[in-house]
Amino acid sequence: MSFRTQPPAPARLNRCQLFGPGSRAALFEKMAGSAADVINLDLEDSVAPDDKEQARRNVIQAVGDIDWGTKTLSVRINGLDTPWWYRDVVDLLEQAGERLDQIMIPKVGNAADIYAVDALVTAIEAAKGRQKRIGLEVIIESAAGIAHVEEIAASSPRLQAMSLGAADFAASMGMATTGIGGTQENYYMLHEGAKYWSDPWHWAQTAIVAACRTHGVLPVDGPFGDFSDDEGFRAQARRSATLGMVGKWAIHPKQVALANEVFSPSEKAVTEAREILAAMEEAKRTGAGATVYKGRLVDIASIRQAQVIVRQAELIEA
Ligand SMILES: CC(=O)SCCNC(=O)CCNC(=O)[C@H](O)C(C)(C)COP(=O)(O)OP(=O)(O)OC[C@H]1O[C@@H](n2cnc3c(N)ncnc32)[C@H](O)[C@@H]1OP(=O)(O)O
Ligand SMILES: O=CC(=O)O
Ligand SMILES: [Mg+2]
Repeated sequence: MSFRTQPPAPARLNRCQLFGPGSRAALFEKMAGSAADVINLDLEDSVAPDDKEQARRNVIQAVGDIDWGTKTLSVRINGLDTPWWYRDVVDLLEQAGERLDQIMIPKVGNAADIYAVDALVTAIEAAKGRQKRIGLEVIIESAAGIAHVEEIAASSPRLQAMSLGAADFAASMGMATTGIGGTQENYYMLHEGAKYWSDPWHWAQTAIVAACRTHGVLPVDGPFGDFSDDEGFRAQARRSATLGMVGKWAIHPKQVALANEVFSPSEKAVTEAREILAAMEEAKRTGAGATVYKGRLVDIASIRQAQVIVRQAELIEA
């Protein structure tokens, strides 16, 4: 490890973030009753311009009126290039109850975007005497966002989570697709006449994971648009989990169970991780730094790998 040690990310579950348009208040109770760890009430792209003000009022009322249980409650505000975002922040912070946990900022392009929202949030919290410090989460979904991903991850102590937004990201990058996440038909290698599909989201995901892990932020995979394709969702989510992401968005309630399934370590994985920790304890007693577990090398790095899985299992058990 470098002299500068890696800060831990927030110790809370973030396996699934369920989204719903702020203009569809009838969905809020259903969202609260879901098994998602995080709820994102949306004021941005799922809300038509004419509905923005009513959606904001709906969301402010719902923060206080609905029993959100132990979920992390987040509201996605409008982008900083719109006329709506400042009023979203002001009205939310002045009028919504203390139950609100986070504000999600879409389409961030650099650290100054977070600075602007942070400054506004900080002033309103002080003016209104709000007791709970609001967290921030961001979406990386533009060329500028991915180009400045590290400064964004480092931008504010309020920052809790960072998601990849595949839809806007594809648009901003000029990618030739209208699909939201998942396999892209034309992104393949050809070998001896056979096609091998590759993953166009991989490089952006790894950039996000590295920036997040450097600065103690939760890396999250964003939406998978085809909610009739469960196996496609699972495949995308499994790749994200393998790369170090902690969860994925659900844009339909049927995706919640899929995300929870993929981002909860299996019983087998937890048992193995605990056995590796036990094997390394035994090795330590005999003065060894490395030993053999099920025919393969485990050493002190394996302790850190196993702890990732055990810590996640403990969060779920708590
Ligand atoms: C690219 C991005 O920015 S993604 C993030 C922003 N997008 C969003 O927030 C979109 C969120 N999702 C939705 O708005 C909706 O799920 C849609 C439009 C995709 C589909 O809506 P519907 O046509 O109503 O879905 P469907 O008929 O399959 O719904 C089945 C049930 O789930 C409910 N439901 C639908 N969406 C949600 C939701 N997001 N949360 C909770 N419940 C929901 C419906 O009310 C319905 O309930 P019922 O069985 O009691 O009648
Ligand atoms: O906001 C999400 C996206 O994919 O765009
Ligand atoms: Mg978007």
